[in-house]
Amino acid sequence: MNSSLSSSTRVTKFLVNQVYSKDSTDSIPMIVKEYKKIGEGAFGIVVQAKLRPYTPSDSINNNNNNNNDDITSISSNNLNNPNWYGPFAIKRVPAQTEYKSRELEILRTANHPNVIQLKFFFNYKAPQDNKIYQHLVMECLPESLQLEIHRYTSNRRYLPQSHLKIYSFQIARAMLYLHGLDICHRDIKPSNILVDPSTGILKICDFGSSKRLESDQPSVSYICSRFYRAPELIVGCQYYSTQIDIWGLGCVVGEMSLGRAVFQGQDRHSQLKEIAKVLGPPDRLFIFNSNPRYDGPLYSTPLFAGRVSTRFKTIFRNAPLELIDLLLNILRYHPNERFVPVQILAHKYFDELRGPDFQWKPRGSISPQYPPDLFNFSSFEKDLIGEQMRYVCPYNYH
Ligand SMILES: Nc1ncnc2c1ncn2[C@@H]1O[C@H](COP(=O)(O)OP(=O)(O)OP(=O)(O)O)[C@@H](O)[C@H]1O
Repeated sequence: MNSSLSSSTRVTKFLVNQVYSKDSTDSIPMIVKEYKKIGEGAFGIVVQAKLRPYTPSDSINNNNNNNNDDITSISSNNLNNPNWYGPFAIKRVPAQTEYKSRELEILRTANHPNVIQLKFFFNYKAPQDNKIYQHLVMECLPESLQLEIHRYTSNRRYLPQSHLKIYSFQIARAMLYLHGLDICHRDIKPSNILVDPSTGILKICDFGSSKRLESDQPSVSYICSRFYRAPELIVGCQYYSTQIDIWGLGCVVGEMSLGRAVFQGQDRHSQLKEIAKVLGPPDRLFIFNSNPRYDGPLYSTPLFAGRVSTRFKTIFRNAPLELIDLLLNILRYHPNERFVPVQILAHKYFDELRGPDFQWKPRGSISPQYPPDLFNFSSFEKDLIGEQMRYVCPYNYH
């Protein structure tokens, strides 16, 4: 396998003897054809690829790079079909020898329209360094939300409210589902949210930091990317809840409105200061509940005059009042005061989505179209939503 694949470089094709599909314990041999690098993270790379079952007529050299290979775009669920499946995104990370991969375990469990879907997985020894890499073969989306926000800001524009609503609703829906399973993503940020700007579909990816949280069990506080870290993590809380993801969600929604990250601290402590510039000083009970041993700066002197709601209106100057209200209920120091996913979904900011015949215009399109189905809740989600269903769903869904 070639680790230096880049957007325009060669196709790499190799045989993997044991490829597992998401739900199966049986494996089959498959040929993997990687042809474009689409992402890179701290631990590995993500490449676009196609797969097909190995057939006895195949003769393949494991290191065979074939530039002129004709890739047919066939998507099929039939594993006996000798045509290519895909395109997929394959995330390649060094295989964990001492622990089970949490990312794999969580991706195998998850099944939700707003969570990236795992299709196959396998381990493979890279010929160039003889190390074993875990490969997670996932559905592929065209863009990250980070890039989508950048496309607007680089043209001195802001994401239209209809886009913000469609995307924010789907993030909250993913949170409802994951938190319902006690899965905390722990790295919510725009580059870990994938979108298809032509359909409005959004999916959360990168479960490399995720964990199923158990109450009474400590977890490390040094997770989550700085701009999106909940205040309790900044002060060193180890008994946090899935509400740290809700802080991240608030930061992402705020960033879609603002066109840049809301809290841009240069280091851990200045991150708390940036938050205090918007929310006011953190109160002592919050610090004590989060980490009684915290001995860093408290920023107890107000850094602005006036009410927090006025401050939000000044900062999020493009936001309608309903969005300001939603952000005021999400970006709160105390995790228990932050809205939970069902409250976000039921908020009046999303009423337009529930209206009859709501349509939006994707970027670059002149004709309005319907958004993806936002309300096709599973029975698991319906149970989680409970009584709030009448606020979350449009009339005709009852
Ligand atoms: N299924 C996918 N479809 C399309 N692009 C993807 C997919 N999965 C990941 N990517 C792209 O690859 C990038 C890196 O993926 P991912 O975040 O999972 O890797 P990572 O090594 O955990 O990264 P990080 O160090 O930033 O957390 C993403 O930001 C995204 O742009």
